[in-house]
Amino acid sequence: MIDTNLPLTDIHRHLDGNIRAQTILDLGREFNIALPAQSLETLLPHVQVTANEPDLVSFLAKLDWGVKVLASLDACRRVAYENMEDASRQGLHYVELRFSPGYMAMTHNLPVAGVVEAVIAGVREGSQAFGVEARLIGIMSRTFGEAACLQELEALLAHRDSITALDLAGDELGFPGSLFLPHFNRARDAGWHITVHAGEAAGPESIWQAIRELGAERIGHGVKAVEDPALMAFLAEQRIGIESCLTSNIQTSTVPSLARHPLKTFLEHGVLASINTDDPAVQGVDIGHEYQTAAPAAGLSRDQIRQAQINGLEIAFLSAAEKQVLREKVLQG
Ligand SMILES: O=c1[nH]cnc2c1ncn2[C@@H]1O[C@H](CO)[C@@H](O)[C@H]1O
Ligand SMILES: [Zn+2]
Repeated sequence: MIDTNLPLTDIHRHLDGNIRAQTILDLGREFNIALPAQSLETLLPHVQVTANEPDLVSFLAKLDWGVKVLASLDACRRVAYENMEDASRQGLHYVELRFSPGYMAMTHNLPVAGVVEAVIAGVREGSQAFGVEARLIGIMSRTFGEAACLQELEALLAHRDSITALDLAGDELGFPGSLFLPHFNRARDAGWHITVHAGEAAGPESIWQAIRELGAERIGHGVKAVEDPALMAFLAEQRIGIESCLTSNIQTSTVPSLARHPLKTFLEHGVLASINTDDPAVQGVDIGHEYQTAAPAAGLSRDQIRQAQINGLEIAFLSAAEKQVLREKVLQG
């Protein structure tokens, strides 16, 4: 179902939601951190979703062990590098990796700007080593409030030229986008692109808010847009991209089953929706699974899956010339 003549992209992929279980074990041993289990097999249920979680916040707790073992900046560099190796192994040509430097820094009080620098270095090295193109999206973790998000923003701004966009993730219901207007004003002043997790736990009004007040050009998940016909039309007309993450939406109980996922409806309405993973290691999926298993189960036809693949590059935070280089590179094998 993947068209091998087209670039394969993943533009919604949390670097800190994709820390290998083996690396959690390694780093736990290196830094003498007490883990809930000592073998890969027994650790997996603590760091991977085994059954669907009742809601988004319960799902997000599964990411915590991954960042609890980040006891040094070199550990952050390592997981960033391994993310690029994983992307290459999964056949991706282009990734936009997003990360929350404050969340990564939190457990061991690492310097937040130091985390940003370490992630940039790891992704750059990995991109060169594995030949996968990458851009970085800075996340503010809304779950920790406005002040913590300001700290993340400043750390990201200290490396603004290596960051492509700003995002807001975490507890959407507890921390609405309206709390973060000043943050996004500064991000736009920095010339960054904007994408926002919206319409995942909250309703269509959260998507409207992200677009109108935060300046979102793309929306992470956006599943609740189907409840609002005017919003569906607006997304299509304004070419606001939707970053769909099929398996993630089932595991967070955002959508009851793949058969009822709105991605097919988005595509039928001409919305530029794409297929992405979200937190691959935590979910136990890769991009191939999303295209080959999840997308057909969500009722997408071959043509719709291909359209979603085209959309992924179309809405990527790249210039037209950069997109063309990627297309040609893939065609030339
Ligand atoms: O599916 C998701 N929805 C909302 N927030 C998420 C999701 N996956 C991860 N994070 C959040 O992103 C940051 C780490 O990159 C953390 O704040 C984590 O909770
Ligand atoms: Zn996400």
